[in-house]
Amino acid sequence: MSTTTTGTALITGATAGLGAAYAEELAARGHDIILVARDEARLEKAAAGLAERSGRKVSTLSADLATAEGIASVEERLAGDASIGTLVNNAGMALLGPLSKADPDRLEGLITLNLTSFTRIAAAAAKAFTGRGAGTIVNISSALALNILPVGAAYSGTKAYVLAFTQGLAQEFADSAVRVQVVLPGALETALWNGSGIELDQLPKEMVMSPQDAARAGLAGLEAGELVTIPSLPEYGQWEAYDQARQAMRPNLSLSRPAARYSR
Ligand SMILES: NC(=O)C1=CN([C@@H]2O[C@H](COP(=O)(O)OP(=O)(O)OC[C@H]3O[C@@H](n4cnc5c(N)ncnc54)[C@H](OP(=O)(O)O)[C@@H]3O)[C@@H](O)[C@H]2O)C=CC1
Ligand SMILES: N[C@@H](C=O)C(=O)O
Repeated sequence: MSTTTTGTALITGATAGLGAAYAEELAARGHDIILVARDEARLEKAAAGLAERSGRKVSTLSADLATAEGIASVEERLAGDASIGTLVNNAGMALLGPLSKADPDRLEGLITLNLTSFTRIAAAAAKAFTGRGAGTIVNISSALALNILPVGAAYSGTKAYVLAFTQGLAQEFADSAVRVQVVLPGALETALWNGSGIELDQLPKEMVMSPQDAARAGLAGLEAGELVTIPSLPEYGQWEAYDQARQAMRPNLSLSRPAARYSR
């Protein structure tokens, strides 16, 4: 059974790290590929190599997703290219360290790429796939959406947004042929850590997964029908218990009277 709908897969942040691993895996599964990143030379080199290895049609879209123009170019491609049936909404950055010491402009850049760009591209895919009657949206969150650290408040916030956003999107598309998935990788061996505030070599090697393994796990979770895929988590029941506890609170999260503990 195909892991995703047939057609072309558009992957953001696709010339290195997790995005490049997804491109390799999806091409190997028979998808044509659109690689999105900023550096045109690296895009062309990545596309030529992937096309050679996979025999698939691989095209490129140079776009800085931290800019309105870059985001718009991906929105337009999703709207205009009916061959696109899969989006891997992957591009993101990390900024780790105390908020009190954070550079406000870098914080804004984190929000723009991890939230604004992510959301607009997901919305463009949602609209396009609804119009086409099918599609698959894979949103990349992080284990740090759940593992909240004192040095990752803003980053974890952006990734917790991606998790909740996708859980909401799944409800919107519950009775449709548009499938959504959110993937929460743990630490990956990629360049994202460079200048993030924590260097990769500060982490125990047993904590760090290859982006290739993470992409393969993500697609296996998609094929298994998981809405939430956590590549490292040995027992999926732990996630299920956590989310069931979350859902058990729902009837009592909005009542006309404050809880007794808050009433004088
Ligand atoms: N690395 C990790 O430990 C983990 C990462 N994640 C998440 O996985 C996703 C991918 O991370 P990872 O692979 O590590 O990241 P990388 O930094 O390794 O990804 C780099 C890729 O993204 C592209 N890119 C970077 N900035 C932009 C931009 N502004 N516009 C367009 N493309 C851009 C780069 O190309 P170019 O420079 O040419 O633009 C390149 O293709 C992110 O959302 C991240 O939060 C989740 C958990 C763990
Ligand atoms: N991107 C990594 C940390 O910065 C992660 O999500 O674990």
